[in-house]
Amino acid sequence: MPFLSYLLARRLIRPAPAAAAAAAAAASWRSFTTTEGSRPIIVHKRSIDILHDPWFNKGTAFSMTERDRLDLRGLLPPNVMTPQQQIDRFMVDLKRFQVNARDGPSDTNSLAKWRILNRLHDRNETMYYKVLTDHIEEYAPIVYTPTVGLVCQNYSGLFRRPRGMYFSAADRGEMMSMVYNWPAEQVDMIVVTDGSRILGLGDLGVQGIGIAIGKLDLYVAAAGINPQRVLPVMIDVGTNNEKLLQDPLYLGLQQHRLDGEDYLAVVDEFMEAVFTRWPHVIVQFEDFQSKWAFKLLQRYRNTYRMFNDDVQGTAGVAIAGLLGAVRAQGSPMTDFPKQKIVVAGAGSAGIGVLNTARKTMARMLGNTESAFESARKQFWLVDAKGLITDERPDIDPDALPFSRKSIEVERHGLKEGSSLTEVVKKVKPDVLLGLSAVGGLFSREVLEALKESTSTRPAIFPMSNPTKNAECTPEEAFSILGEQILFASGSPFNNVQLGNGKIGHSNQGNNMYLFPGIGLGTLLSGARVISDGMLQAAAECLAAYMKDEDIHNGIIYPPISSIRDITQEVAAAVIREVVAEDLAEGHRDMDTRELQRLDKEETLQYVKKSMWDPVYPTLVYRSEV
Ligand SMILES: NC(=O)C1=CN([C@@H]2O[C@H](COP(=O)(O)OP(=O)(O)OC[C@H]3O[C@@H](n4cnc5c(N)ncnc54)[C@H](O)[C@@H]3O)[C@@H](O)[C@H]2O)C=CC1
Ligand SMILES: CC(=O)C(=O)O
Ligand SMILES: [Mg+2]
Repeated sequence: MPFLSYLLARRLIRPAPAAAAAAAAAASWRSFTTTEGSRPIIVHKRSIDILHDPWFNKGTAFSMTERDRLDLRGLLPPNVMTPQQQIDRFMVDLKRFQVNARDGPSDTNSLAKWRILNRLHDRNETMYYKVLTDHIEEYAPIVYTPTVGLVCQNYSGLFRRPRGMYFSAADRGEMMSMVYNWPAEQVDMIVVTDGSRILGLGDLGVQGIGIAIGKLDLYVAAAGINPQRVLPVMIDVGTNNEKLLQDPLYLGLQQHRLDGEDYLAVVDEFMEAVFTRWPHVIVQFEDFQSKWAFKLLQRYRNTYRMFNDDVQGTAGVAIAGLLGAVRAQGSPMTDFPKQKIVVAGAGSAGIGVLNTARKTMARMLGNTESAFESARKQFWLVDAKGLITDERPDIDPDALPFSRKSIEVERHGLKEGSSLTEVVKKVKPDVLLGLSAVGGLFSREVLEALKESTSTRPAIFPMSNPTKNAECTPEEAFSILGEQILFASGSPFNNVQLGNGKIGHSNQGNNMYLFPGIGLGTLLSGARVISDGMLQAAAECLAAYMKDEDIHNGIIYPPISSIRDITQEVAAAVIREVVAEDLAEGHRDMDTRELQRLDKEETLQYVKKSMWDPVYPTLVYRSEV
């Protein structure tokens, strides 16, 4: 049986479509038509209730027959619009703010665009995701970094309709029943934060829910997760942000953060509640302060289907970029263990990258204990107090493996606490990576010092978010270091015109390239847990995605416009790893044995056909029995 028919027969593609209708729906991806003629969706509401339900609302695109069927006649303007006309009308409104909009907090336009998109999200999810998916490069910076940071900072003022769930310290003992207040019977993907470290903006308390919403927008747009099955969650254990504690308009618990066992008890209860109601859900931990990020990951990763995006997703994206940098030097990827890497920032992201980079090097060197030890010597870790060595009192246990021995650093003319500039001057690194959340940290002095790099193509990755926290801009990097460098920032920047028609490429090195595929691959394979091997497969897939020609031109990550395609590839790579590691429990009708039978191409087709498309379904009313 051809694979498509096989999937259709097993209802793996969409709610029980006829084959012809499914094919039509697939073809309509670009044109945003309705799926009239395909198997309808049964709804238990009608009239004004349908118009107020963003999951089913089509607004002016309800056909006359549907208006009759759902008691909508007279409740909408009489002119029936095509879905495309709807989008055209919406885009006129959105584009009013197009005039030279710049990212970042000084850009009032980005917030205005977010408001317009958010209002659409609230009234018509299908259309919202159609707009987002078709214009992802343009609007990812609005629903995600950098604008989402501004949104979180101003959340109390922007809050209109609630989205997602809030589990607070005041809900202890109630979560197991509260979780049933969520209207969806099925939830595939949860992104949860406790708001303690939102991007590089610090503790934003309950307002951090904006980041969970933004990440899930990318799950829908990039990974095709059904928006009815995503759930943003805020665990509100208080905030240590004094400004918010004093703010009478603050929406969260006005108390200091719980800590220690009290904190853990809240997060444990939340995990138990969501996995009880939805045993197959995947939980992505997002923007937890480093202090808890590692502990929670270790606590849950062998029991629940969860991962920490900042620790694990970021690491994979950074490794893919670093392997690209090696290729750009004209060397094989196996030369990665020769790279000297200076990392500024010893938090969840910096340490996450270092752990993965070290393991990757060790694997390339034969995966022995001595390979692991020798890989350690390639890294130099600098935090707010300078270079980290074994002389540091009260060293953070997560940073400990990367502290340099004093005897080693003395040989380089360095010492405990040496400044970033001194470290760069003496080490002459191939790579300078910033995960410090300190805007401008890669000052002129630091960049001048990097001129001594022993690499033919030094890599500069100011990965901190949002834009104002980037350690340097591409203009600064290219103007000081010249056209040969490789540049990747966490938030998007424009390319730089270098003169003579040459372009300095600004890559966006952001975990958005990986987390949607990691989540989708985990979902479609029904992996029991999320293993290191799955994360590695995802990173290798991203690294291999780039062609030599692009890499040589300084393009080390794909354009955001192809994120849906990359996500499919990453998800397929993850599924194959899940099967190889015997972690698969299957997904719906695709059981473990069938997953094992799929070859590479069939796995990719399975992923593609399982993704949700923003297309209006036909709605039919039935009263609830
Ligand atoms: N591009 C991406 O995909 C990602 C970017 N990030 C960004 O990374 C940044 C850090 O995140 P976390 O590690 O979770 O934060 P964190 O707050 O746990 O860690 C920040 C680290 O930077 C260090 N630091 C502060 N001032 C410094 C200075 N002057 N010089 C050197 N180091 C300094 C601190 O000592 C700390 O070790 C944030 O801005 C976040 O947005 C995080 C995850 C993914
Ligand atoms: C991108 C991301 O996850 C962060 O900046 O925290
Ligand atoms: Mg994050």
